Amino acid sequence: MTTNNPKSIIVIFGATGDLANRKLFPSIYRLYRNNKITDDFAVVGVARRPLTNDDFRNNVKKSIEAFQSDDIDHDDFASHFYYNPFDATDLDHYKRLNEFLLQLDDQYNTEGNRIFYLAMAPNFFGTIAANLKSEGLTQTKGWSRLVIEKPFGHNFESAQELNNQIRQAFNEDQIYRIDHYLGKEMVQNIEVIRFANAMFEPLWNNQYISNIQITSSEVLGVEDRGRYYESSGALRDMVQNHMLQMLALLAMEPPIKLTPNEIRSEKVKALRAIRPISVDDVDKYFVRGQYDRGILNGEEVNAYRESSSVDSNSNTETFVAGKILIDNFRWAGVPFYIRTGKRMEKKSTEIVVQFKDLPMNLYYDKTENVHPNLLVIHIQPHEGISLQLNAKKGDQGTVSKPIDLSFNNNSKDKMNTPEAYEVLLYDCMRGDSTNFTHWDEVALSWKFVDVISQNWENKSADDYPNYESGSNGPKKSDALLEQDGFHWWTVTPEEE
Ligand SMILES: NC(=O)C1=CN([C@@H]2O[C@H](COP(=O)(O)OP(=O)(O)OC[C@H]3O[C@@H](n4cnc5c(N)ncnc54)[C@H](OP(=O)(O)O)[C@@H]3O)[C@@H](O)[C@H]2O)C=CC1
Ligand SMILES: O=C1O[C@H](COP(=O)(O)O)[C@@H](O)[C@H](O)[C@H]1O
Repeated sequence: MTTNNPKSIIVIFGATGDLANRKLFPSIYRLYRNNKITDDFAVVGVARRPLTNDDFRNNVKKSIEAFQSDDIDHDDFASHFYYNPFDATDLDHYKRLNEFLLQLDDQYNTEGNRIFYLAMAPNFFGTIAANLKSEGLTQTKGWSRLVIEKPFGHNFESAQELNNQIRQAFNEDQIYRIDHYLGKEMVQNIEVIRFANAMFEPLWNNQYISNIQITSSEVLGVEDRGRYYESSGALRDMVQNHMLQMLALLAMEPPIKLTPNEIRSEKVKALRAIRPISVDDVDKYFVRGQYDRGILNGEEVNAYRESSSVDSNSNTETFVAGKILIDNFRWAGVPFYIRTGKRMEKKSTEIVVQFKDLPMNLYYDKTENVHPNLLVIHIQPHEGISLQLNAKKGDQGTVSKPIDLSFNNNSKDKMNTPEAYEVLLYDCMRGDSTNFTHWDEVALSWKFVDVISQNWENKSADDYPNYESGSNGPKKSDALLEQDGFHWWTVTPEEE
């Protein structure tokens, strides 16, 4: 059951870290400023550094000011924040924290409701969950929920081990596994576009769609995250979670109701229908890449292997492209192509649905290309939808030209599109787990991805680095589609 005026204490483990400062504090602030949370909330930050409440509140204010330009005095908001010096491995600290939370419950009328947000290194997730239970922090008179950041494991086996640990302390319906793509406005719109439009749903199948392309490209390189990225690579960092989640939303059947369980169950069915590939066949379906030096915004930039904490012979992929087949009635024969990479030409996440050509096209001569109908869902930075249709070309009545019908979601007021973390935190406070990943989804995604990593980890990538910074990835990625008679679409919406 969800409620619109949630009351709770949010305990942030790792409150002095990057995620808390860059994403969580500004998101909580926006919920407050937009009256989604009012006065019945408190935030308790915990980490090892010896800060006072005042130090912590100053950090919170700085973080808001860095990411939010308004002239409001932030003292009232910051007064809801408290800091506890805390070592996640010390049981006495949990006891002390529990007593403090009980005091705050009375002070803020939070009715014993608690969110434990684990914004710490993943190796702490299991320990913290177990300690929260053993020290009584989960036995409150209200509800308690655990928010877990990615990565959720390193492969299926470790994810399962972590899940078992967490499940000893929390039930599945108390666990909120974050995939921040599920908080993005246009990712949430995929379902609405599909299931609220009579003109799309009847065509959404292998009779009318020839292929679907999901691209998430970044301009940024690995920056200072080399240590983490070396053990992850683009496959674990982006494909196992964000890319497969978008694919599941595009491929799933309509849920019978808009409840978390019904939606998740349809996503799980779609993921289960993905055709497994064998370790030996990986090269037929997936290509990997690693960025080289290049020119970005007029400046020369380093290769991945030159980044700090990265091995100078690193085998880690910074780019992945793949072809995924879904073996069910709706999708048999329709390839879903996915592509994600760092240091690419532009920052863009978009989904292109390419419709099949008509059996006969009257309106082109032999020198013109056929222009298929395309539905493009622009996830970011542009948010919107565009539809490529064919229309009459000037005075040449026998030739058609592509025209574009576009809807820009963020053209009027960019600032009003809520940040993914803001949306997800609010959902969690209201007990709505629709846009969090269920264990079954995580498990299926890992099983699919593990086969690919087994192949890649067992042989070195002799062609690395194989794409220039600022390019669209390695040539092999184009070849993957060319062998099926397709090519990657790059559809940049009109400037807003
Ligand atoms: N940063 C990002 O943009 C993203 C991060 N994530 C995930 O979020 C999590 C946090 O990432 P990030 O904020 O970047 O990490 P940071 O390294 O910046 O922060 C880690 C935090 O953990 C605290 N900490 C470390 N050891 C202990 C301990 N023994 N007891 C208590 N606190 C401890 C640190 O504070 P102190 O040293 O004071 O103890 C610090 O506050 C990770 O799981 C990451 O994968 C996911 C997506 C994006
Ligand atoms: O989860 C992650 O996502 C970001 C990309 O997120 P976006 O919202 O900017 O598209 C990626 O840079 C990072 O490596 C990965 O961990």
